Amino acid sequence: MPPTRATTKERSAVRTLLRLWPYVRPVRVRLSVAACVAIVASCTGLVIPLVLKWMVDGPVADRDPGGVWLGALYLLLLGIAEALLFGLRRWLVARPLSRVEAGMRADLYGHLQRLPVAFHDRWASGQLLSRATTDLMLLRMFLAFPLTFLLVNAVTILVGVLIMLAQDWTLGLVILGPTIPVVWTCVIFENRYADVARLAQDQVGDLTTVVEESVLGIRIIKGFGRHRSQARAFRELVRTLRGTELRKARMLAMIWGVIVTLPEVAIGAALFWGSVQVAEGDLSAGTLVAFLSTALALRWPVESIGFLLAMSQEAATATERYFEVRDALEEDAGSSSAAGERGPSAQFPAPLQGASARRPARGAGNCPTSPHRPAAEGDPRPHAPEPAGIRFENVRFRYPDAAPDSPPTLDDVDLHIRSGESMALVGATGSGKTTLTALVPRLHELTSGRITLDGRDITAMPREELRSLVSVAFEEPTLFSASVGENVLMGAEDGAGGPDLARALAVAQADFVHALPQGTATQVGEQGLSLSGGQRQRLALARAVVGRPRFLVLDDPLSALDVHTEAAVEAALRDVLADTTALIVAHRPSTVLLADRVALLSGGRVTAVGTHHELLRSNAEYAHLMSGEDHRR
Ligand SMILES: Nc1ncnc2c1ncn2[C@@H]1O[C@H](COP(=O)(O)OP(=O)(O)OP(=O)(O)O)[C@@H](O)[C@H]1O
Repeated sequence: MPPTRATTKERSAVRTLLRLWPYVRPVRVRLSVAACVAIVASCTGLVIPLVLKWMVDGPVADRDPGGVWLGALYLLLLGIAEALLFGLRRWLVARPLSRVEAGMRADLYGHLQRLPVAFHDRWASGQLLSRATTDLMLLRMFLAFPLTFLLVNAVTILVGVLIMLAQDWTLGLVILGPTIPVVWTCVIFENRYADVARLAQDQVGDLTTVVEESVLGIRIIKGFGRHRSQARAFRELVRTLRGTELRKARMLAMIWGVIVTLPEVAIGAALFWGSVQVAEGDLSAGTLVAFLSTALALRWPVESIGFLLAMSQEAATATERYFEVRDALEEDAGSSSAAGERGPSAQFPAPLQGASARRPARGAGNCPTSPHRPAAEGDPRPHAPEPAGIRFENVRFRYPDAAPDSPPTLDDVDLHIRSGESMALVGATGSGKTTLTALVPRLHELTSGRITLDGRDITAMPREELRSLVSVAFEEPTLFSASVGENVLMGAEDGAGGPDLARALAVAQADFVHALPQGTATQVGEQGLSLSGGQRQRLALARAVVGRPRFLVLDDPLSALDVHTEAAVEAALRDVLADTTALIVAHRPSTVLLADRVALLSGGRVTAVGTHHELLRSNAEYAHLMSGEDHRR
């Protein structure tokens, strides 16, 4: 869910829509030309009543058939010109506007990739999906129609009114009578419609989330026979959305009623008054025909204002929703000073800001023991060299959306994994193991403390470099709609090929790949759901090791394997672990035995470090956990 449902009360639709300017700027010339073409086309339509006046007062009154045919030809040519000009306008805007939409969509996607994990933890995927699809479509439609036609219609109405006043100013004043109530209705409508439009678009986002969750969780829904209750919940959301859409329709009907009825009444009054004048000989029949034809030609420009305003409001809401995501701050590319200024907590509204908001900027320059900082002149203290390997120093972490008074998930964690060493991380469920591993590749930002890799503070490294040094495999393996080979090679530098893939698959004991219909070229389907849990886990492990990472972080990577496969993977993994520094979350003694030492995480702190056998002997909690019994504090 988005952090808050923005109220549209105070926002100005125009100011919001102006944010589209950077995207519209490159196509402004085409849009302007298209608008000019539409104005000419629309005004061409207003010439038709003048030709009618000429025909009625001239050839028709004089009973001149040649003149009538000539008038008809003029009318035909004007009609064709109007149609061709409107066609030209469509042609002019179609291509550039689809480019604007595609550009905005690509920028949104790129931005989503760069936003921190904390952002994605907080936002429902359906809300993001609806912004990338429905909202952008609304924006393209706004740029194609309301943006141009509000201008075109305004010019057409102005020119038409001037023509009518020139024909007969008293009749013109009769037609202008409803202007004030119509404008007043439009202003009221604008304000009310904005709120309902926002509500409807947010509800579409909620609906998208439910559909997405139901599709992804279809096995659970079926397995637990929950399809009826899911369908009921979905119907409820659909009913709510339908209610909101009906409110929109009622508002549109109201404004449409006012905008159509009042001008029609005015035209009727003008017809009556004009007929009286013609009967009394004060007005020519041709002038009355021209006047009424002009008034009728203005019906569409006036009537369409209602839905053009509605579309503009929806576009303003879509722009607001689009920029809510675009305004969320991205992960900084590297240095900690930037992290200090733009830490993830800064992007969320106040209730979400935790201790990280107060975290001072850290970095190589701020770190007293950093090897990258030359010793201050005159500082007599010798600087101890930073230890190699992975080092956690006074690490404290609280999730940005955790209650402010809740204890931090990790507190005062001090741990050193020596270079080339493998450290198993053991702890009860919920003790913070996954959280600790996610801090190494900076999927979350520390609240305080620091982590160094071979002596370098991770916040001082460019993220790209950090993530090329650290490979991760999570307990819940995620695969993408791509081939097996592409999924695995995602973990390697560009240019890695067949031999790397074969080696990684061998380490992960993923021989099953060769039995797939197209071997490593087999598409794994959405989320890899066509594979078993253990198969997916092995591919995720292969992806983690394929790039021969300097640091390896594995979150219980063998949990879904049978004992024989697990033993085979462990045997192959030992060779990989010999060349890397690894942190491995483990629940079972067999996985723990892969590691040189074990750290016990308890209540968010590292409470013991030693070999498996040492801890078994000396630490009751560890012995408890390894005995297979659930340890509860
Ligand atoms: N995104 C999040 N926002 C807020 N709290 C979270 C988030 N993710 C995890 N937590 C909380 O942090 C604590 C530690 O979770 P974590 O997943 O690190 O535990 P774990 O030791 O890996 O557990 P397990 O062994 O079950 O995988 C839990 O209390 C959990 O509820």
